[in-house]
Amino acid sequence: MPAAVADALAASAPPPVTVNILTGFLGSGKTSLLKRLLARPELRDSAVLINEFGEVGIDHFLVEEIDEDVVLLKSGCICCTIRGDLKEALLDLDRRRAAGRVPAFGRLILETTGLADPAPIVATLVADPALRHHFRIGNIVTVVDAVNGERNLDAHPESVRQAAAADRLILSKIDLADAWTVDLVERRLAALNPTADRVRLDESRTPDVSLFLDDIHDAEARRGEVARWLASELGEDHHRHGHPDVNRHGGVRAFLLTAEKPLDWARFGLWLSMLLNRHGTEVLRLKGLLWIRGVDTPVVVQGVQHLIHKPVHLGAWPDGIPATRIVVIAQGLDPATVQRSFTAFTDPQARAGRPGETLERHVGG
Ligand SMILES: Nc1nc2c(ncn2[C@@H]2O[C@H](COP(=O)(O)OP(=O)(O)OP(=O)(O)O)[C@@H](O)[C@H]2O)c(=O)[nH]1
Repeated sequence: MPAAVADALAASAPPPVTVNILTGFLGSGKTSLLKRLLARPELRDSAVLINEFGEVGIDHFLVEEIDEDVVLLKSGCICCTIRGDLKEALLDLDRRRAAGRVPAFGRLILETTGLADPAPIVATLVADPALRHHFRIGNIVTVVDAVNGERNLDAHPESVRQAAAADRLILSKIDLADAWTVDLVERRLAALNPTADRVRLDESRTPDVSLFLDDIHDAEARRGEVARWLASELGEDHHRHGHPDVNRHGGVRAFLLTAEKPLDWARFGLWLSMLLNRHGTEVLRLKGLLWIRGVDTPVVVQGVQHLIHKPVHLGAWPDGIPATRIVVIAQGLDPATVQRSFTAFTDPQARAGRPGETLERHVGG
């Protein structure tokens, strides 16, 4: 196809639909939140895809307002057993939209089962060429129940993965828990995912639609978001309250990697691919700003487990100071070892040696 024709087709193609993943452990309050949010005019152009675990789904009856746009994926969990079905359901919905058989929608809210790990869902959406053409990932919103949250985080690794992957953490049922319990769960969440926005909700509060709309992938919103990550809650706030190690949750830790000199893009890419190759399952979340040699403005890098999103450029340094700062949430990785390997790789003067050897020595095989 001639380039001019391809360009014209691309220009006339509808913009990709933003997909928000709404996740959270069983019974945490996902459907209740969704139902209230969908009543808001700002989310009127949203379609909903609900994945329920088990043969008989009922959640779609609970969000009856948006009837024909609700698609139910049942009998399995999209993160493990029915990822192919997810792709088909999304493409089918998109075909129906293009044919005018469902009202036009610009956003799709995907409610997972309570046992889902969001990372493979994100990976499917980003890695599949057909899906990538029609859809883009928006905020991942995770609901954590204030009453059972602590217990779920302790007992269910899915719950930890859901919280770690979140851009927004919603603490639900605060009307049912005492203040001490709510504080405790919130501190655990802050330790687990210090950069996610946290919001407290009960049944009487109207949720803020910006949970979905202020999308960290949108250029204007991104700068503020990154500034927030860097106003790092990695420690200070909570140390003042005397909590022993706020960035630790069992084997899960949040830590900051830093570099004060510009990085070589290729070396950084190599380091990151090797880290994820070896430890992709342990790295639950990664996000940060990179100072790349030859580039004046910051590059934002974001990842969920094995998956790294396409890097994006910011117009300016949020605090005016060029430096690389990456927040990592990882399970079973020693922060000091990861920082050493990062420095050895990204600062060639810091250490000589073959990259493979260096990573193996520092990050562990
Ligand atoms: N009191 C109170 N109850 C809530 C709140 N949020 C949810 N609930 C109740 O908790 C129960 C479970 O809520 P759902 O919204 O169905 O939870 P879910 O996460 O969609 O559940 P699954 O799809 O089974 O994983 C329902 O009875 C809700 O009414 C809240 O903030 N306060």
